[in-house]
Amino acid sequence: EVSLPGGCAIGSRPVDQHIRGLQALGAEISVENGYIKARAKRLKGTRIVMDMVTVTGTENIMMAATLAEGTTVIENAAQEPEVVDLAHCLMSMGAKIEGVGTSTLVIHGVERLHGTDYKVLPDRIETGTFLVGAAMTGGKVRARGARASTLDAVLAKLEESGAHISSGEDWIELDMGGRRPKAVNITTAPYPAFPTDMQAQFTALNCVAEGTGVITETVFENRFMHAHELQRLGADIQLEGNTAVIKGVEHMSGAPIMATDLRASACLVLAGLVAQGDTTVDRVYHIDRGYENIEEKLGVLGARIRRLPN
Ligand SMILES: CC(=O)N[C@H]1[C@@H](OP(=O)(O)OP(=O)(O)OC[C@H]2O[C@@H](n3ccc(=O)[nH]c3=O)[C@H](O)[C@@H]2O)O[C@H](CO)[C@@H](O)[C@@H]1O
Ligand SMILES: C=C(OP(=O)(O)O)C(=O)O
Repeated sequence: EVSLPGGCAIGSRPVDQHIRGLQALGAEISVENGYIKARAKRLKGTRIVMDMVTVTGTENIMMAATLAEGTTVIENAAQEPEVVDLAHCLMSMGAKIEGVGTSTLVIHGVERLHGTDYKVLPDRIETGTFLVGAAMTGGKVRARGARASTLDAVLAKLEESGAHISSGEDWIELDMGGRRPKAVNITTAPYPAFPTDMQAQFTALNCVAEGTGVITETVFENRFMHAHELQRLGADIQLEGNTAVIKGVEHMSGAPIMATDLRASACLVLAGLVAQGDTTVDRVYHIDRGYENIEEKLGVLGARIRRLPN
């Protein structure tokens, strides 16, 4: 029995695909009083075609299938680096998975898994957030413990905005050379396309960029709450449904603003770095779900930032 999920308020967060997949594997599932109740003997492998690309949906079904009897095929599986990493972790525990990193996963069930020692992949969204911060402030930053191959779409957009990017096996460096970024157009979509979790940060970048940038969010239906707060700082943003048209302004000016979710918080903090005067971001606790000591890390880079006690 687990509760229905929470997560960031960025649109509805349905789990129908998770439930449908587990049912196809033979689980009995009901939803009662906000809880999902599941009951099963040993699950049985089957072929599951996902209606849409879902990250944790793919992860849940893949995990369940590792111990099912027989073979499970997941079609239209998510290809996000986190799904790949989880597959590698499960394989190091004895799971048999083929097609890792493609849209068709084939999982041959095993009797049991064993313990493992596994290092999880670097957080590509945290890395990307710091790189955008450097791009917005005309700076230079080297992210260590980063994996460039998971950030192709993001790095391409940073280069388009005028940044010079170099990378090695476990680091990425962005050098903006003191230039103002150029506006970029972005459409979010499942991996390897541009990640929705970087959309808010690039919205902030476009606010102070040269030119006009159009950002279209296709993954979550209500993920532009940061736009209204950026407007308080003087940003020129027109919202039309799931599209934001952002005309870069030379300067934004500090104001009290409110964070509504995790990436919105990050984008408002980045905007605060370039806004003239003081910016106070309220409800910034959202940020701690995705960043460890962000104020310290930005402080080390020269930002004047501090966390006020509640
Ligand atoms: C903890 C975690 O890893 N969170 C990430 C994960 O969220 P999460 O796994 O919740 O996101 P999904 O990939 O499942 O959602 C993608 C889309 O599918 C829809 N959908 C999803 C499941 C389902 O059963 N039915 C359904 O309709 C969602 O409403 C959304 O429009 O992937 C998102 C998309 O890359 C990221 O923004 C989140 O940061
Ligand atoms: C939406 C996010 O996380 P969650 O799925 O945990 O809400 C996010 O990481 O931006």
